[in-house]
Amino acid sequence: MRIAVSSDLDEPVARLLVEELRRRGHEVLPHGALRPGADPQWAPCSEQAARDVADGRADQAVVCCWTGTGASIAANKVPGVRAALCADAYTADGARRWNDANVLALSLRLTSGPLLTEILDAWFAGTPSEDPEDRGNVTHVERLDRSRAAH
Ligand SMILES: O=C(CO)[C@H](O)[C@H](O)COP(=O)(O)O
Repeated sequence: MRIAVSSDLDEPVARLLVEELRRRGHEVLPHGALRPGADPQWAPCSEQAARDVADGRADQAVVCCWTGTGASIAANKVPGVRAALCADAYTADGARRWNDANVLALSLRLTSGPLLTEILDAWFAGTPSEDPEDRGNVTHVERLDRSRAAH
């Protein structure tokens, strides 16, 4: 898959994330501190990674900042993006399964190397639920996107 990755900080775990995604065979589109010369602020670099997904340049994105909160907030402002801040594998699995999340947000502070591997394993193994209630919730979120765009 093509995965957009952003981080405002050049932290070891952000570099490990890029390495790990490439090791798994993904093409990485880097943003922020991961791309020399790019804007490293958390709001613009998270937006750029999210727009890669919304505009079809990437299949999914992983957005990172120290807490993960700013990155997830900025990414979720891009219509079509469902970003989920995940601190463990269970949450990552649920985000794919129940939320059909297409952007994974990570805290650079909380995510150790082993935890990163567990979260990525769960994220990439997870598939969106076909249960009508779950689909209904995702459809509702998509409607929220459209109503926001109309105002
Ligand atoms: O977590 C974050 C935003 O949600 C940022 O990574 C954090 O604000 C960066 O701070 P600084 O530039 O002072 O290191």
